Amino acid sequence: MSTVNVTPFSRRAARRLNLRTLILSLCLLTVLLTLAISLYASYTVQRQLLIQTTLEANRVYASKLAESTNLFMTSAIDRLSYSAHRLSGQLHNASQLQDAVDRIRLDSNRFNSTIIVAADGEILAYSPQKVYPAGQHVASPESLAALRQRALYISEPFTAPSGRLIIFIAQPIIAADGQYQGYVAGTIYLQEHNALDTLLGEHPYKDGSNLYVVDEQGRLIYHSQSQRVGEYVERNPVVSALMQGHSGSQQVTNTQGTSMLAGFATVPTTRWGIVAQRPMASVTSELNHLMFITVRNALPLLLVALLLIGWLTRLITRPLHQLAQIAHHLDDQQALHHTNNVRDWYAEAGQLKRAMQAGLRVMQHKIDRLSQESLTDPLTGLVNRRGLEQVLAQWSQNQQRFTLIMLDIDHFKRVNDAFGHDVGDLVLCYIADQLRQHSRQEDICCRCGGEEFMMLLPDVSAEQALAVAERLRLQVAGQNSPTGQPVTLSLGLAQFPETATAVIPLLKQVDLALYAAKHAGRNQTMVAQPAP
Ligand SMILES: Nc1nc2c(ncn2[C@@H]2O[C@H](COP(=O)(O)OP(=O)(O)OP(=O)(O)O)[C@@H](O)[C@H]2O)c(=O)[nH]1
Repeated sequence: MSTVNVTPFSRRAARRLNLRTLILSLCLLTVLLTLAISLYASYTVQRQLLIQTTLEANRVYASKLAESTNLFMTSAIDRLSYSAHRLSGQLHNASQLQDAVDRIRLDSNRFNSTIIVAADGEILAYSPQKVYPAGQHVASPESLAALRQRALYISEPFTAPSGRLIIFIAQPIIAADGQYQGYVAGTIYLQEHNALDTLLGEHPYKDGSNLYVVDEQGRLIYHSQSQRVGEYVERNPVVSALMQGHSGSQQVTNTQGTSMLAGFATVPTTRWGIVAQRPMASVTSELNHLMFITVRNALPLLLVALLLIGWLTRLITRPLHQLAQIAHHLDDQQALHHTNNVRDWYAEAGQLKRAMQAGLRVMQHKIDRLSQESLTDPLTGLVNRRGLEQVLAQWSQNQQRFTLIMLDIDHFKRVNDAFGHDVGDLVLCYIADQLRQHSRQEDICCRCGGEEFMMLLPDVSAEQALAVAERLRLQVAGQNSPTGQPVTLSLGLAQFPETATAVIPLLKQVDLALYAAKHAGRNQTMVAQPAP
């Protein structure tokens, strides 16, 4: 006999992940990976786009400011030129000169101060008004250079005697006869509020973006952080490009070590360079914020998607899970019935279900047959002793009323001896047929062993049962058996629960009744006495 060791397999199976967990994990992994890849791709593209856009915006902005600055410088030069023309031949009238410098300074608001200097360097007028000792002469190298040049002169930034860092623009005053009479000049105080502030100070960004202007030498002449004015930044790659006369945009690490997205352009009149720039970090932080918002907005949808995946996974795995549960308990009598509750809504589940049902039916059929065989007497086809015991146990447990008839062929040994064992077998089969003919559908006919038989008649009175027994006895006694002669039967009859309330005493009492029938001469029926 073979046994099936189920336990180790079950333990191994229990240790494995189930299909639902696997599919869920797979879907979760797929969703998260897809999200991560999309976010990464989107981040990379957006970053590049943002960098390009910022570079281009700064380039355009720097060009615009260079144009504006150029215009400003051109008009400042023109204004000085116009004044120089008006002052030609008028340098003797001190109050008129004072009026002129005041007007140039206040009208245009381009200069922080204005000055008229004679050809020998004497200061003739100064605005804002200041009393100079008579005969005071200019002494700075830039002023002397302007006198020497006798033409338009734009200084580099320099520290004036007043201690201020200034730029100085001078136009020559030429008399009608062509004689050089001096110059009229305007100055811009680079480290104080000046016209460049008004022109350049309104940078549109509030995110660390800034703006600066360098001269030809790479020196800051304007910076949104005014304390840096005067600093040399020629090492900055953008400034180097400007000093070579280039315009454009590029990502650059400035002299402070900060990564910047810079646009730059030159001012033609002065050859100054203007740089508009935005820190790379502000672009990244803006992008990070954008990504955060994207993820935050995607989260509810992601949650809905995951719930949907969970629901679908449950729907897909449910039939397989149910079939697996049934497969765990194939020995359950209801296993086949349980498979009917499996909702095989897709093809593979349906195939599995039908395959399992077919297997279960074959198995059930085999079990039924084996069970039937184990409870059946092979010679007569009647229920055997084991089957009888099961029925008796069941009926007594259910308190089923019944009559038990025990019968035995008289002198059967003689039949065997006289006609042989085979004929004896035929006689046994013949008696079995007689039992069948005298029983109802609900009666149980049994061969207990040898030539001994029993009949169980449910729900019959003692009189009815006795009538059945007697009819049987008389029928058998009145016709030829396979031996060619009649055989006779001795019968005992007992009732449950009247004769005995338990199976063993009941069998004992009916056996005693049969023995009494034999003892009384055979071919008769005896009713058992109630158990003591
Ligand atoms: N042919 C055949 N004989 C069987 C079978 N089982 C038992 N027997 C025979 O049945 C006979 C029973 O004999 P006994 O127990 O002495 O009883 P009996 O001869 O019927 O006598 P009483 O019962 O006292 O009337 C024996 O000869 C057994 O060999 C069987 O399956 N086939």
